[in-house]
Amino acid sequence: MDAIVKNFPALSGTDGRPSQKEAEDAVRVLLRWAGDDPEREGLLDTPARVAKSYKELFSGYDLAAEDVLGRTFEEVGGYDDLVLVKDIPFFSHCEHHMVPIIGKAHVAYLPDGKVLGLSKIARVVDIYGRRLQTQETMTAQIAKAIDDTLQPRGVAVMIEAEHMCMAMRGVQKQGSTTLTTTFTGSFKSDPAEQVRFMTMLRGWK
Ligand SMILES: Nc1nc2c(ncn2[C@@H]2O[C@H](COP(=O)(O)OP(=O)(O)OP(=O)(O)O)[C@@H](O)[C@H]2O)c(=O)[nH]1
Ligand SMILES: [Zn+2]
Repeated sequence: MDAIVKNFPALSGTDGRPSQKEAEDAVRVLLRWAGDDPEREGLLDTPARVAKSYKELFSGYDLAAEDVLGRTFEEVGGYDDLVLVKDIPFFSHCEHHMVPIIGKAHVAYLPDGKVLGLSKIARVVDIYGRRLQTQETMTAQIAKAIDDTLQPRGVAVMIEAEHMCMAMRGVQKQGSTTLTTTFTGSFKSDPAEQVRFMTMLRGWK
């Protein structure tokens, strides 16, 4: 760590992050890069606000999915069939352009003696969403975290999202949706389980 701080003086925070002042200075540079004047009245507090909002938008870096998923329940009356939490809304930011990805995650698993608190699944989506992401990485990370900690018979994750980097800039295609899936265990090996996941997801609205 010391070596990193020495080689990269901007990384002067105790955990290797820049200080608040360095973050605010960086925002002032970007404001000038955008063509505005960081010293005009309306922008004076903006660097502090942006630094603060980054703490919230990227709070996933300070959280571990394993901590959230640690609490499981075994008394579920012998229930061992598919559990699906669908339409979990999330906001993320693409790692290429740092602009929003807006979407919904659908997460299912086949329990093997243990179930998760339902809110924990949504919390895991937020932990990975509140980082710089590609949609593929985020999909795989959610599936892996649940697979590793709960060790269920299988996990299925589908994410559908709109990428603002494709809508607001570049190719400028508003309204297109990207779908990604990750399947593990029985969902991966048994096409019938994938069909059941899709049917539960799309079958009843
Ligand atoms: N696979 C994948 N690509 C993404 C994701 N988010 C953004 N991208 C793409 O990342 C690519 C970056 O392409 P580059 O050619 O390096 O960058 P660029 O010149 O800004 O590309 P354009 O967006 O086409 O203007 C673009 O095609 C984006 O659409 C994602 O979650 N997954
Ligand atoms: Zn992008």
